[in-house]
Amino acid sequence: MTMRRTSVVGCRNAEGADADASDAAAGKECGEVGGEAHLTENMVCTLGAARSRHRTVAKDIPRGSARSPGSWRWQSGRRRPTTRCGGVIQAWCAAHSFERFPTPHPPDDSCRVAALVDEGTTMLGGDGRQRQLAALREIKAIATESDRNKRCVEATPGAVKFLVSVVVQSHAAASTYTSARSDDDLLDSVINSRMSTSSPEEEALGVLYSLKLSEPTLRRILGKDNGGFLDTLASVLLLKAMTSAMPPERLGCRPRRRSIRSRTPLRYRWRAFLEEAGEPDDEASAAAAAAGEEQEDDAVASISRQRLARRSLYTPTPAGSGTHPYTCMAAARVGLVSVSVSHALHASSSSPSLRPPRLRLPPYLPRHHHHLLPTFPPNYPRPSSAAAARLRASATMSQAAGNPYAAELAAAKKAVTLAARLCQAVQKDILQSGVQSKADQSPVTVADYGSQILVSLVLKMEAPASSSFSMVAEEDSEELRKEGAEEILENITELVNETIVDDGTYSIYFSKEGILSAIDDGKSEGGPSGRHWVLDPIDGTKGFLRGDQYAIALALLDEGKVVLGVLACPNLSLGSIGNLNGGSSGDQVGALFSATIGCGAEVESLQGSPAQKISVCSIDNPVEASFFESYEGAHSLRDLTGSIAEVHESYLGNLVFECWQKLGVQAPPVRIDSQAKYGALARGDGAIYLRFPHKGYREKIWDHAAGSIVVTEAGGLVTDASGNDLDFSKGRFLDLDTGIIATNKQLMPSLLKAVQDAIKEQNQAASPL
Ligand SMILES: Nc1ncnc2c1ncn2[C@@H]1O[C@H](COP(=O)(O)O)[C@@H](O)[C@H]1OP(=O)(O)O
Ligand SMILES: [Mg+2]
Repeated sequence: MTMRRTSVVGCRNAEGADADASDAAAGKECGEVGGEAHLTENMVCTLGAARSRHRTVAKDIPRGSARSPGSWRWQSGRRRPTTRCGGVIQAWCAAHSFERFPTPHPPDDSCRVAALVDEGTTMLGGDGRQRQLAALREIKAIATESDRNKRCVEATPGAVKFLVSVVVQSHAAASTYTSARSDDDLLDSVINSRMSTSSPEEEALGVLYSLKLSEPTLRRILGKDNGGFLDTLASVLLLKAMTSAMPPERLGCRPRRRSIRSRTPLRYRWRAFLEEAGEPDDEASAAAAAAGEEQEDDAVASISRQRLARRSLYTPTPAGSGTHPYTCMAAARVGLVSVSVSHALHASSSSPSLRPPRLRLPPYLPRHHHHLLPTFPPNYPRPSSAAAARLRASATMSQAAGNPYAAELAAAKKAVTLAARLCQAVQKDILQSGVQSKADQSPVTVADYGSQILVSLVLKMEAPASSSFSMVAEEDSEELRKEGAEEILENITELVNETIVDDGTYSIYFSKEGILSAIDDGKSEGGPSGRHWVLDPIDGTKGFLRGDQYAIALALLDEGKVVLGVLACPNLSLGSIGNLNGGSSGDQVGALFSATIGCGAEVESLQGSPAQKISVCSIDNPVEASFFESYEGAHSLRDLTGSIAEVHESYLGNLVFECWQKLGVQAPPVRIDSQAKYGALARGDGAIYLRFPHKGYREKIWDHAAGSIVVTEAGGLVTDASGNDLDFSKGRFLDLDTGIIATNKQLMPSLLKAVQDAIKEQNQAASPL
């Protein structure tokens, strides 16, 4: 049954004829006759029936639009008579002592909005706050019902001004409030203000946002910038701009956040809050560091208090000088953090002299900032997830198998796996954006630093702290601390935090300072005593840029000896690459090699398949052997490697004029980037690795530590060109002036001889006599 038929049943006109109950007819009838509530007797009789029927009838109205066809419509989840027809009915009901239909206040009634504005304006403080909140909510409900209602609210005298004033007054109230509260209460109130269901200022902002204010109104508010209007407007505009940039499903819902209140100490919550506001609390961090562990909370609390007093988080900040609290609220709500009032103001200004709007959306869309948790360092919380449990289980298994470095091995695997995830994401971006063809290598830099930070984080979290943490790594923070590196630092911070959140093992949020200090964890010089981690965060950056092979290479030195090594090779096939020049054979890619001294070497997939023991090939005839070398010609002397490996023949006509054989390798060299070569050699994909850098190049320990132990534990040998073991105890560099060779035990004697012969010949050819 349709609404039209209901009206036919329920309403008869004065002449007793069926009224046309179509929208127009119903309106006409009510307008002409019922406007004054003069209803005929027929109508009186039928209205009672109509009233008792309206519930049954209404359920047939299709849901969807606010105004359904006919003289009924949807409102607040119920079907109601339209205003005109409903007004007639209600008037009649009132005149004849019938119970009125349950209709709400007409939403588009400007008088009602004005009344609510009046009510809200007079209600301030104490119980009044609740009533103001109720008034604001009602205005919001009215405004959100239709565009017409929005215009009606905007047009109601004093309504926009009232909404803005709620926000502005809350600033002033909060300033007084901050000076009267204890630090802990204060922080709780600041932090939780965004987590509570709502506050008048939030409701007011919500209404202002939903109104989609017209330009004249916006200009009016901008023109009256006396004590916070401008900032308020900036926030609203920002919110609008941000919401328009966000997918619809993210709008209107609060970000899911873990409660940081109960579990984390004051200093963490404070820092996390400031981090979200884009204001790293360096001052508090420095004070905390100086105060030592016990007094850290007190030191931070006192600095926090000073900051609050000096420049309250609730006091509007001058344009461009910082982040407005409502900006933070808005940003937190829609999922962004790094936006400032100045940008919003520029966005709101039509003056050509001002900078153009710059609403910066991070390249790696952040999800991390919902987790306002302790910054790094200190005192890392222990992982609690399933991933951590797996890590412990793997460490326990290795320990049971007699591996004295089981815990370190498990930590190292986890570290390079996480770093590999970050690198893979960046490499994908690089390849998609085509950045590898440009001189700008900043994406590689982001991945390099990011990888190093994640490795250092995981090692500090997971590896047993026998003594102080020491890491010899390729990167330090010097470049990032220079002017002009802000953007790259920001990208690194976002990328690292995002990777941590995606992984889910750690509840840690890195500040920019935390990022810099984590990078500097790798500044150790290594040496012959103690334990040192040795890391190349991306080995083979050229391959990484090309989309080819690269590795995250991590080793542990104990008293100058490599005792453990892991190599994550995200692009290396899990099958053999023997004759494929490093290309994938179509198998799954992503190999994780690992080795601990005395325990052999293993390979597993980076996705986490069970590890399998590996061993170098058992070829003892060089003719059957193949050899690996650098993909990059500049990294190794190809004429030398060629002369070591090959049969050399010269012809005079059909006669062999000259013939000598060093190794007699027949297969062409397999050229791939990075320490993936060591991994491939260790699992028997090839028999020999030759590396002869140009004169003057100094090999670094992180380029060989992990790879060499993987090969030696797989039964191979790695030496310099004279047959000496590599010495990793001399600091950051390997003390070598010739090349590095690696092969199995059977081939090593003939390889060494071939190498020495080739070098001798080369030297003879180079000498003038
Ligand atoms: N001129 C060079 N000669 C030898 N090795 C180099 C040279 N320049 C950089 N490397 C390093 O050699 C390694 C890559 O070796 P391969 O040629 O076997 O792929 C990398 O560690 C790379 O540094 P980086 O790690 O910064 O890429
Ligand atoms: Mg390297």
